[in-house]
Amino acid sequence: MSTGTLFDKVWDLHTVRILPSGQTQLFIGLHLIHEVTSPQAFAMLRDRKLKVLFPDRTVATVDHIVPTENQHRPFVDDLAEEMMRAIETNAKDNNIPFYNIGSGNQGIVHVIAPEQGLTQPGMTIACGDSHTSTHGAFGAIAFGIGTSQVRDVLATQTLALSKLKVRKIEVNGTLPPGVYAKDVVLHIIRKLGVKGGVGYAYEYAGTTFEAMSMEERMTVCNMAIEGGARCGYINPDEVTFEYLKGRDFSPKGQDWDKAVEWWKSIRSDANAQYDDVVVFDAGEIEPTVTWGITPGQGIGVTEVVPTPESLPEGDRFIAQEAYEYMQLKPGSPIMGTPVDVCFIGSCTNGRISDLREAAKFAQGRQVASGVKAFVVPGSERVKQQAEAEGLDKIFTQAGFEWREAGCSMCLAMNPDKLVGDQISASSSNRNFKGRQGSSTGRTLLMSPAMVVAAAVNGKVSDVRQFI
Ligand SMILES: CC(C)[C@H](C(=O)O)[C@@H](O)C(=O)O
Ligand code: SF4
Repeated sequence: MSTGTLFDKVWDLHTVRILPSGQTQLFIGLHLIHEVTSPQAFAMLRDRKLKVLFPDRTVATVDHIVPTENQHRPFVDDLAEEMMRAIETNAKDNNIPFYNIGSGNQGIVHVIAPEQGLTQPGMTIACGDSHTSTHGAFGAIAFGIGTSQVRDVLATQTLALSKLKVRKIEVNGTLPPGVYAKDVVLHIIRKLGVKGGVGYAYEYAGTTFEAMSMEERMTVCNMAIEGGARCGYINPDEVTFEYLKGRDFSPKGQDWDKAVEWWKSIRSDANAQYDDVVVFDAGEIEPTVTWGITPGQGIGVTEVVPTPESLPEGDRFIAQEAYEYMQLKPGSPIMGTPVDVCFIGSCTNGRISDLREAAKFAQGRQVASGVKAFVVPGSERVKQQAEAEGLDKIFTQAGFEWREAGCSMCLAMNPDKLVGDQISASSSNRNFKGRQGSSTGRTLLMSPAMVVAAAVNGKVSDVRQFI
């Protein structure tokens, strides 16, 4: 009887050889590329007169620099235009499928690959982007890589890597109303720390994840990296197969049945050995908001900003830095903190189910005066689907702006930026200093439903008041 984890099985199946260094040369089934981390990699290939080895295992899109309002070419921002031209040329010259703006398939790389069925269980997936962990929601081993590794994958379709340990994170029970996948992952990072996962792959297991949709699972795996784990995954099940069935790149006919059989075989065995196991109870999770400058600095919305004394000693230094930067007082409630900007979008929470849930709370309500609120769909498909359902109307009637697909104010490499020390309620995944386009801008991470509550009240609020 086999006794492995999904991680071990997929790793072993993709091992080309063990290198003299002790590292594994790992075959990469799917390589996703975007405009920010690929230009130098292609330049290095050109310098060495190398070709892309498997263009059909490579998929390109643009997301980070894409303007969400005026998309006329050339872009107003010269650097954005330059990056755009580079990926257009590199994709064309190397016969790489490229989902450009207006193709109907463009969007954030971690949104478009799953929605097209490119992401499948048992695959190894790499992308020059830390949130590649998202794809682990399907039971793939997916991780972010640096630009020199992008070069390696383009040239060889392999990577030299050290094997990770596996920590099983079990969450059991039903999520209380108003508590979402985002709250679960913020809670996990709060408890295990932003560095807790270094050296580990996180396997998310238990009845809470089993009950989640694929999109909710993606939200959780997306933020594995924020907890320090290079990849996070969930064993594929009927929910996974149901999601994949009929997608553009999903296997068809007999191939489908064979694939499902194989996907089932790579799941972690009941008696698999883990390097560590932690268990949480879903019932103890509240709608969560970050108050600081790392995604681990989160609290329940009814809690107060922690005092230094209430924190483990190792967390106090960064807490001091956070109080100052965020202009928040230890011991004061997070609820009621006024917000200037409300952003719904990103590869964490810019999918159709996120927009549906946000629209439920926006319907019939109004964004508070003085608050700028906007919704950026994660992909052109998400945008189109949302419009077919009339969600755009709900948002605009409530006073939100409705934009084109892209990363937008998640990291503000496009024109959507905070100004000065504005504070935003954001459905994205990082609250680092200066993350949203202003070196003094402040970010409070939360679920899309909580962003709507903040937008309507003009301050951090408990979405459960609207239920
Ligand atoms: C630009 C890219 C390299 C970066 C990442 O790796 O994650 C970005 O997507 C981010 O979210 O900070
Ligand atoms: S949406 Fe944000 S986190 Fe996701 S890839 Fe884009 S910039 Fe990175």
